[in-house]
Amino acid sequence: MLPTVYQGSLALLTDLYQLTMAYGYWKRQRADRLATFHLFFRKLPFQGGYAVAAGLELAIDYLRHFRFADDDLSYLATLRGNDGRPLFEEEFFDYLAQLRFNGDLEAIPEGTVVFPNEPLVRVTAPLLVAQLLETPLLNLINFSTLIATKSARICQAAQGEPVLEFGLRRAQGIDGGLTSARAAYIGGASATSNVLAGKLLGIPIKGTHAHSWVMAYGDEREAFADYAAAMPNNCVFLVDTYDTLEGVRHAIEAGHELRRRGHKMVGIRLDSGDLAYLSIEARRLLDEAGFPDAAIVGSSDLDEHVIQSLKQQGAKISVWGVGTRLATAYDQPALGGVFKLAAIQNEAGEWEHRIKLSEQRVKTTIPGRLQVRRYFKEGHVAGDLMYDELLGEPDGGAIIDPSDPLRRKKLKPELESETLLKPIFEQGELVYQSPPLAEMQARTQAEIARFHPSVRRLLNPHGYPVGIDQKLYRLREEMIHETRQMEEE
Ligand SMILES: Nc1ncnc2c1ncn2[C@@H]1O[C@H](COP(=O)(O)OP(=O)(O)OP(=O)(O)O)[C@@H](O)[C@H]1O
Ligand SMILES: O=P(O)(O)OC[C@H]1O[C@H](OP(=O)(O)OP(=O)(O)O)[C@H](O)[C@@H]1O
Ligand SMILES: O=C(O)c1cccnc1
Repeated sequence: MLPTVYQGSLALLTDLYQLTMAYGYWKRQRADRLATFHLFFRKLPFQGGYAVAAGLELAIDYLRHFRFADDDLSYLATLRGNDGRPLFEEEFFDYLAQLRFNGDLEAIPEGTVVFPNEPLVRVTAPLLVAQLLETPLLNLINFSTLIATKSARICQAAQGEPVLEFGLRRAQGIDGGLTSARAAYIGGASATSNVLAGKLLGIPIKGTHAHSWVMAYGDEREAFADYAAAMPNNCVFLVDTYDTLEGVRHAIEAGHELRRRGHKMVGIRLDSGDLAYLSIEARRLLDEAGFPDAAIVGSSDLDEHVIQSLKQQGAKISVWGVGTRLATAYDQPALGGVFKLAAIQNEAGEWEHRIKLSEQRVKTTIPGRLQVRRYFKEGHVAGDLMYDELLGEPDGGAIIDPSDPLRRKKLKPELESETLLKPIFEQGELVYQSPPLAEMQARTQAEIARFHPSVRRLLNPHGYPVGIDQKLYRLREEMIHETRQMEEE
C-alpha cells in the first residue's frame, strides 16, 4: 500500500514493555496460549456524535510484513538489564526470528461509523504475538480514525462542497502528513495538496499558488498575467496579498486574457480577512464580469465550526482549503484508543473471560470475544448490539449501555442487521481485500447519511444507542463482583 514507507518489517515499532512481557510469556511457557484482545476507544473525539473507522489497510500492511529481521535481533541483543547482563537470552531470538502473524483478526472496515467501546479490531492469536501488536495497532488505527472523523465533520459542515486538505506543512512529520492525507480522503476530502500522497496512494491532488508568487513580482496584475501565461490550465489566483477586492479585479482581467487565448480561469482564493463579506463581494464582481463558474476557494485556519459559521453568514465560498486543523486534529490531537485482553485459553485449552476493573465505570472493560451487530429500521440505523461469541448468539433482550446500565433499548431481533467485524486474517492468512480509497470515501458518506441528524450534528449531538446484551451484562456484573470479593479477601 505504502511501498516506500512500510518497506520491510517494523516489528520494533513497539514499546519495550511489549517485548519484556513477550520474553516473560516465552520463559514461563505462556507464549502460545491463545488470547483475544479488542482495540476500542472510550470517548468520541471533538465532542462529536460519531467516529469514522480508518487505518485498517495500514494495519494489514504492517501484519503482512511482521517479522524480526536479523538486524532487529542484533539490536535487541545489545540491550542490558540493571545488572549489566543481556536483557534477553539468545534462544529467545531464535523464537522471535521465526515469528509471523499467525492469528485471526477481525475488523470494522474503513469508512464505517463507529462508537465508544466497539471493537474496531479484534485479535485472537498466541498471547505473545497478540501482545506485541498492541502498540503498532493502536498507532495505526488511532491516528487514522481521528483524522477521518475530523475530515468527515469538516466535510459535513461544507455540505457537499469540495474540501481540499492543505495540511502537510503543519502535519506531525512525514508519516503524519501522508497518513492524514489518506485519512482525510477517507473522511470525505476531495483532494490533497500533498504530491507524495498522490503518487503513493492515488489520492487526487490540487493546488493554487502562494502569496510569494505575487510578492516576487510586486505588481499583482503582472503576477497574475505571468501565472496565466505559464499555467493557463490551472489558474486559481490568490487575491488577498495587498487589497483583496482589488485582487479580484486583477484576477478578472487575467481571466479575460485567459478566455481570449481559449482557456478558462478556474477561480480565485481568499486567505484572510472577513471571508463571508469578501466572498460575497468577490462573487458579485466575478458574476458581473461574466465569470459565474469561477470557484471561490476559501482558506485560513478553517475547521468545521468556522465553515459552519461562514455558511450561516451566507459566504459564497465554493471550495474549502483546510490545513492545520484537519491534518493535526488541532482541537483534539489524539484518539484514546486502547487494546485490552478480554479472553484467554487456560492450560486445558478452555476459554476464560478476563476483565480489567477501574474506579471509573467507563474504564471497566467488557470481557469475551465481542462482535457488533448494527440494527436498521426503515433504512435508518436503530442501535448497535455488542455480544460475546464465546457465550453464543445474543439473547434478544434489550441492549444495555455498559457505562450506564440505566440506559437500555429494545432492538427487535427481526430487524434488518449487519455484523460489523469482518474476517481479515484467518490463522495468519489474509482473507480480505481492502477496497480502493475512493470506495472507502463513498462508504463514509453513505454510512453517515444513515444516522439521524441529531447524532450527526456538530454541537451537543444526541447519544446513539450502543449496548451489550443481557447475557453479557450479567456475566460482566458477576465478574466485577467476584473480582472485587477476591481483592477484599
Ligand atoms: N466571517 C467570518 N466569520 C467567522 N470566522 C471568520 C470569518 N472570516 C474569517 N474567519 C476566520 O477567522 C480567523 C481570522 O484570523 P486572523 O484575523 O488571525 O487572520 P486573517 O484575517 O486570516 O489574516 P492573516 O492571515 O493575514 O493573519 C480565521 O480562522 C478565519 O478562518
Ligand atoms: O490555514 P490552514 O488551514 O493551515 O491552511 C493552509 C494555509 O497554508 C498557507 O498559508 P501559510 O503557510 O502561508 O500560512 P498563513 O496563511 O498562516 O500565513 C495557506 O495560504 C493557508 O492559509
Ligand atoms: O494549493 C494551495 O492553495 C495550498 C497548498 C498548501 C497550503 N496552502 C495552500
